[in-house]
Amino acid sequence: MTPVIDARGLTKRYGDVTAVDGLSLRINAGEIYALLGLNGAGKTTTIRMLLGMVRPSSGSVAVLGSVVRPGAHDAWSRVGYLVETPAAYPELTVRENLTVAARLRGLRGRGHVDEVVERVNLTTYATQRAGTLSLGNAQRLGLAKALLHEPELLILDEPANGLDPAGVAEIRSLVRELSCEHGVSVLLSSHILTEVARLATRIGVIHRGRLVRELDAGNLAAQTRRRLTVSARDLVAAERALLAAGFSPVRTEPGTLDLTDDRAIDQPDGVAVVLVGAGCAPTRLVVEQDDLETFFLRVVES
Ligand SMILES: Nc1ncnc2c1ncn2[C@@H]1O[C@H](COP(=O)(O)OP(=O)(O)OP(=O)(O)O)[C@@H](O)[C@H]1O
Repeated sequence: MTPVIDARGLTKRYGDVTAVDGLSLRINAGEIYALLGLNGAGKTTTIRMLLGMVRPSSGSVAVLGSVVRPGAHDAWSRVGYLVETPAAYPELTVRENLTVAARLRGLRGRGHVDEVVERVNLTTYATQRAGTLSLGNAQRLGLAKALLHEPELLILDEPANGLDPAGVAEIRSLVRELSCEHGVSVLLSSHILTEVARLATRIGVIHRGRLVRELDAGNLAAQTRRRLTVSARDLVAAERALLAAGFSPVRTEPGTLDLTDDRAIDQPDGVAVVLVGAGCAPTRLVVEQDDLETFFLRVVES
C-alpha cells in the first residue's frame, strides 16, 4: 500500500541551526498520526517541508504518491492543511472567506460552505468579520477552509491552538469523525498530550529535529512504564525488607518507594505480605502507569 506520507531523511538547516535532522516518516492511509514535540523541536518545519512550503536542505517527501517539490501541485487537491494561525481576509465575514476559498478551489455551491461552517461550529459567527474573531474561532475558520474540498489527507499543525477545552474536544470528535466515517488520513502536531493519547492511532516523538520514538497508541499501555508505589511509616525498614525479599525498591518522592519489578507489579499482595511480615505495613500500595506526558518527558530527556 502506498503511504499517504513518505518522508525520507528530511533535513532543514537555517545557518548553524538544524531545525530538522534526517527525519523519516511513513504514514499509512487511515492513520491519525500525531507528531509530539517541545517548542522548537521541529514540528512546524517538518510539516512545512511535507507541504512544500519549505525546501529541505536534503531528503525527499512524497504525499499521496506524488513527490513534493516547491511549486508542484500534483497532490494538493486531495490534501487539506492548517499550519499555525491561519490567514483570512480580515474585512470579509466567515462565510465570505469560505466562499472565496471555495471559488479559488473551483468549488461551487453555498450549501457546501454552510455545511462546513456548521461542521466546525461557526454558524453563530458566519456573518462576523474574520478580523474580529477570537483565536479559537480563527482556528475553526482555518479548519473549515482545510475541509472545503473534502480532502483525503489532513495535515494539521497544532489544530487545538487557542481553543478552550470544549473547543479541543470538538476538534477531537471532528477529526475522529473524519477519520472513522470518511476515511480521511490525518497528520497532526500537538502538545496537548492527553488529546493526542485519546485521538492518535500512532505517535511520533520529535526532539531536536529528530524522530526519537514512534509508538502505536493502542500499545501505549504496554510501552509506558508501570510501577508499584509503596508508602510506609518506617520507610527505611520497608526498604530493607523489600531488598531482603529480592525486590529493587527506589526512593522517589519523600516517603515513597517505587518498585518496577514485574513480580511486584503483577502481585502487589506479595509485597504487602513482605511488608506486614517485617512489621511495617504499607500505608499506601498502588500500581501506577506513566501517562503520555511522563512518557514523553522521559523520552526527550533520556
Ligand atoms: N525561518 C527560520 N529561520 C531560522 N530558524 C528557524 C526558522 N524556522 C524555524 N527555525 C528554528 O528551527 C527550530 C525548529 O522550529 P519549529 O518551528 O519547526 O519547531 P516546533 O516544534 O514547531 O516548535 P513550536 O512548538 O514552538 O511551534 C527552532 O530552533 C527554530 O528557532
